[in-house]
Amino acid sequence: MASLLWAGDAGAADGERLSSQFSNLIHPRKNLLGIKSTTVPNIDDSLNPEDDEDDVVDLAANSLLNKLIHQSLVESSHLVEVLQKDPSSPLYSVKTFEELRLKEEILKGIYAMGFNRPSKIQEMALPMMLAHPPQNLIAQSQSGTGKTAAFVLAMLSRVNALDLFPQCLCLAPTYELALQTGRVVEQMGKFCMNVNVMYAVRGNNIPRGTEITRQIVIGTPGTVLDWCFKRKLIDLTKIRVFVLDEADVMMDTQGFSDQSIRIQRALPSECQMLLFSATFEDSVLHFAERIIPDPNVIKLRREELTLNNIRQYYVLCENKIDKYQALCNIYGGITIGQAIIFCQTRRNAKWLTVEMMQDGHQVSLLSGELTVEQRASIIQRFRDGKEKVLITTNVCARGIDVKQVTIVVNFDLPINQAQEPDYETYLHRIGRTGRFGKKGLAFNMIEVNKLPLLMKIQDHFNSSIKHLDPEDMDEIEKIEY
Ligand SMILES: Nc1ncnc2c1ncn2[C@@H]1O[C@H](COP(=O)(O)OP(=O)(O)OP(=O)(O)O)[C@@H](O)[C@H]1O
Repeated sequence: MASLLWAGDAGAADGERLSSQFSNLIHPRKNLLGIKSTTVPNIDDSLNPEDDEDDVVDLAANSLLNKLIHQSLVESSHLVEVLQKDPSSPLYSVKTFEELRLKEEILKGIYAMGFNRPSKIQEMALPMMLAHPPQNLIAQSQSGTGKTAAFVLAMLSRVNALDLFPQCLCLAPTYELALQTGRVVEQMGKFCMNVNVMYAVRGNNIPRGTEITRQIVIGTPGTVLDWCFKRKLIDLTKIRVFVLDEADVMMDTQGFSDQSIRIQRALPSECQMLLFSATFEDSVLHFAERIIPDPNVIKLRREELTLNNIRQYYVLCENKIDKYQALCNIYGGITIGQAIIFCQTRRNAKWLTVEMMQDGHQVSLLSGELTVEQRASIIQRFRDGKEKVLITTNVCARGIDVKQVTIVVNFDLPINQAQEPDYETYLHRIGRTGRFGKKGLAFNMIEVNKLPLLMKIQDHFNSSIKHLDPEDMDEIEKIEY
């Protein structure tokens, strides 16, 4: 595999959305934590104006974070659901990569990556993706289940290394996500001689009239559109495989759906079209069906979050100092494996981190001002058990699995803009502890005036949240998990 072509200065990016984390990479903001070196990190506890605001969840950043932290497959116990465009045609699934009759060099690449057998979604998706004649596919499964590996395999299988023009086109929502996919092409295509990748992203200023000889182009919709129609760098009529990755994130970005549709319309009818998404709300499905003609549809349900295995408690407190004291008592009373503590604002998260560190706890702080790479590094350290406590805001509430967490603390209740309970966030915060049949514990630190909100949460989920007296050490010690 030859080198990747990257001619531009990403820092010169304008207009098109680069995720905020990428801009952080170019103009690094203050690094809150000395991530690499630290057991007791340096917290900059000076306050920024945004510290009192809720951390905003950025879908593209979360997708990237998921990619960075998923170094192995996320297993699922659910069955794959398949909806065939032609229900009478036989449905193939494979249990080994050999059954797919791949080119030798691709098989070598797969094994060099340490893959022994196809993942659950790959078992069904790969035979469809590699079929002759090519079939179109819409596939949805959560992050980490093997979608990227599957479509990279399809692209590599369909590329002709001797044809020196773009043959596979993959759209991604941001430069960083494009780069992650490019890395998989590079790894899996390690033994594919003379197959190369090119990035169509803002800042990669290829002069008009340049002949692109690389076979796989990965890019963001705006730049790809520009390269195809204005600069005439890519001839869409020669594309054999079109991949639209992260469709849910794409839809979240202004203009990307329309741009993607414009590109898709110019593709030849025999071009294979593949669309992937981690989530499948109705809007995503409608978009997918608009853009992918005659598709097969494959879905792998995600593991459902439940509060059934989780014992929930609440502690009534006057203020945050009181909450902290209660937390210390709980900490002193029960053996805590690993805990995640959620705060509503960065200000509270920072304050709590400093307090706990001063009391000698091994704590790390994950909040919105960190770059995605920094977040990934903190999550990895936490997973490795280097810190026992992770203090975070809502940036970490969705999607990110840390399996060994047994305790979740809501230092602040999740509340929405209307000052009502945010039920979904509550479920996502707490539901992570009781997964895979494990038991979990959740503590809610509640100011007296927030008690009605907690009661609403209890009613909403029809599950009991017990009162706990933080001074009653006997009672605390009885809590086992
Ligand atoms: N068949 C396989 N066997 C073992 N590991 C695999 C297999 N397929 C993929 N992986 C690995 O599992 C992880 C997740 O795979 P992949 O990135 O393809 O998932 P994804 O569904 O595309 O996730 P995301 O939506 O976050 O990109 C990666 O580290 C990848 O190398």
